[in-house]
Amino acid sequence: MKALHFGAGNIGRGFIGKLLADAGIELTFADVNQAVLDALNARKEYPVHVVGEQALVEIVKGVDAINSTSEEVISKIAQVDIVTTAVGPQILERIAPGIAKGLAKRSDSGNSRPLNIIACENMVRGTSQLKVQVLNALPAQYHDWVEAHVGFVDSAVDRIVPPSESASNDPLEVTVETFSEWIVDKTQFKGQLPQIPGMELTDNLMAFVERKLFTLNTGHAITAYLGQLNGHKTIRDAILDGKVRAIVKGAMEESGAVLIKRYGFDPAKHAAYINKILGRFENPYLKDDVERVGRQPLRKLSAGDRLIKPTLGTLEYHLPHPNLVTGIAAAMHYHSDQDPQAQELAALLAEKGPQDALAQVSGLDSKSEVVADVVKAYNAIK
Ligand SMILES: NC(=O)c1ccc[n+]([C@@H]2O[C@H](COP(=O)([O-])OP(=O)(O)OC[C@H]3O[C@@H](n4cnc5c(N)ncnc54)[C@H](O)[C@@H]3O)[C@@H](O)[C@H]2O)c1
Ligand SMILES: O=P(O)(O)OC[C@@H](O)[C@@H](O)[C@H](O)[C@H](O)CO
Repeated sequence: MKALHFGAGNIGRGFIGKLLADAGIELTFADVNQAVLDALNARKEYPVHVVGEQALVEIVKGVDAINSTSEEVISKIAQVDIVTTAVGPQILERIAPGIAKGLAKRSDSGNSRPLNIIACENMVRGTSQLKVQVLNALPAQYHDWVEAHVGFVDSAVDRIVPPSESASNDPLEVTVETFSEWIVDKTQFKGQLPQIPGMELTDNLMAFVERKLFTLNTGHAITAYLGQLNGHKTIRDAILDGKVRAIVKGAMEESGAVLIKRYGFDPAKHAAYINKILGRFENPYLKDDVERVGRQPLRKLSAGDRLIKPTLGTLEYHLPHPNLVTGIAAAMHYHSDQDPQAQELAALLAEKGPQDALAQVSGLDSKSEVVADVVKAYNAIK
């Protein structure tokens, strides 16, 4: 079996690529970072530091790499059995045209073996969104063939992988937590279901996607935003601050109440899930900066993402949301010199004020009570 994985970054090398290679799949990474591409091709292997009570180094072997913008991507897609991505939600539309060309070549060359494509991004049904972008870039004459031969499989992916603090400046070294979870929608595969240790199959993906994104990522983002406001540099320092922790936990519980109503989760098990996540944020073996976790605040404040979607759920079920409101207000204060979205958000707030800026970014009604509550919290933080 052969695989092409877009994005040899933290989660690409530290989780998805590792699982594929460990399963004996012939793996090629596609990326745009020349230093990483050169190192992968020179060494064909890289170290993964799994940190926890007992640290260990696992070597991922037998991999190579190609430039994601090269013609080689097209030939690879014509041949491989599985394509995965971990590039970031905003990059999917950039790789879609290359995938479309590869599918056309695959069809033209008569390769009718099933191909499955799995986006492993922090998005609700990211692969389905990629499918729309691929079909938009693909001439209509290929669409029926794609429907018959290509599975677009949605997934939920969970492992905290900050940039490595390599003492050796190794561009390939990656440091990961012990925990990992990759859940895929088994109803969307074409051909036989692949057996990849560490990849779990479900026919109830939405519950798992929302549980992960609207618990871990909701809490993580609020930890980052409140952490920065309280002068903390890392997620661990932020979550060990009692004031921050109480709001983060409260927000995860508010979001959890929505998930329990929507998916019928067991409340005691969900409370344990939240506590386990708080423990993961505290991990003393990882150095995860609030700037990584808070990155791209416009994406995180958008309608379907980790702050607004759970809040909309509380409105739907008439549930309380004061901690989510504080978290949204904290996100609006996020600043970073390195992050274009943070600059854009600051400029929008300066131009329009918090009420209209929030409405524009989140899709919430500018006259709604929840927007008024967030503006009040935003001004109080000021
Ligand atoms: N790091 C985590 O803890 C974690 C956990 C779960 C999910 N995710 C998700 O995984 C995705 C990637 O996150 P990450 O933390 O690994 O980011 P990252 O920045 O470490 O990795 C992204 C990689 O994509 C590459 N890239 C950029 N443009 C590309 C292109 N056009 N073609 C191919 N590669 C390209 C970058 O060079 C980089 O190597 C995001 O959607 C993120 O939400 C991350
Ligand atoms: O990758 P983002 O920017 O969507 O979110 C930042 C972190 O919350 C995220 O990368 C987590 O570390 C990850 O989702 C853990 O599974």
